Amino acid sequence: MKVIICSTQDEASEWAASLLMPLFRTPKSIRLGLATGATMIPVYRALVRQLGAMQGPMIRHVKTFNLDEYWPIDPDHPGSFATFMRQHVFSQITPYLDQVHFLRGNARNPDEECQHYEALLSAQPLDCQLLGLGVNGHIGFNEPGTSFTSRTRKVHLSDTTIQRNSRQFPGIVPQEALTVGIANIMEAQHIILVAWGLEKRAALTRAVCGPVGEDYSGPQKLDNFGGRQVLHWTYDGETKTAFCHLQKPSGARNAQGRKNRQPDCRRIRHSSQSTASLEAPGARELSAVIYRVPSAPTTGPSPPTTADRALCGNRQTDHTSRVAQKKIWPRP
Ligand SMILES: N[C@@H]1[C@@H](O)[C@H](O)[C@@H](COP(=O)(O)O)O[C@@H]1O
Repeated sequence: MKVIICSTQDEASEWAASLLMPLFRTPKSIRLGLATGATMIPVYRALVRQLGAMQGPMIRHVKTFNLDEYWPIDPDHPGSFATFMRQHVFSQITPYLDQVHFLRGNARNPDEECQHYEALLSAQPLDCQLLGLGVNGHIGFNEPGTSFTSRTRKVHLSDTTIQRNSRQFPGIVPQEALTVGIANIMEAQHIILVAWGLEKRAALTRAVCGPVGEDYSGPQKLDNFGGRQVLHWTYDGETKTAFCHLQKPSGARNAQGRKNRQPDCRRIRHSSQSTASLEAPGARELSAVIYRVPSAPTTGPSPPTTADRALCGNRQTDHTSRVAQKKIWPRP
């Protein structure tokens, strides 16, 4: 994993968008997983801006697959993720996209809808999955307690998620949703996670420092599949900004046994950044390049690497105590 820090949400959004751009530049057909949530608004704004005048020719080969949707909900409901995507992305680029796929929140038979979506996803792995992060560490709508092997299905939302998402939802938040599973997410060749805000600090810290476990559906699970991965991470304690990018190693094999391609992402400049603790209230930058070698799937936490220790302190203990004894690195 690699960890990078940005000073502002806008900067993090520009990074996320710039990491997606190589996918748009490749001539071959691309399958892109998309996310929703307030975090994604500036990311999509940056993406549309970076695509700019070139967007027509550049995105004609891109198929998109959204992660999740409330259920039941009409796609035209102002709180639906379908509406979110239309407002923030598709109204500006859809005419050029190859195909747009959603889990339909108004499906009469949610199980059939999930099977249908699963078949679409299973046909070929996603080239990239864009992810936000729930305050309780959820990705997609995979709440804490979700199995690592979970696939597309209907789920009950946790009280935390319902309460948090009610801020952006006009009316009463549905208590159920359709979501792709952790296993679907992990089959993507590249994963880009974007998160910020003090309320997500614990989830972010655990994502980097572990431990791995199904009690927490956050992105630390991403270490648990497909071999070594790379994470670019950003966090800023003052502006409450964080951002990370994961990609599978070029040698890893995907669920279909095919070898992953050489990662094709922009290199991040590490040397210009100082190292700081995720938990440091005044931390401005975090530049530790974190490479984590995963333990076997669904087993306990992987042993800390040197970079983990730099980030999380020296003792390998449980999450709480590791967070409690964070070190703070002053800026140079
Ligand atoms: N299902 C989505 C998640 O995919 C998203 O990551 C999360 C974060 O939302 P926000 O960016 O608003 O914090 O919101 C919802 O719960």
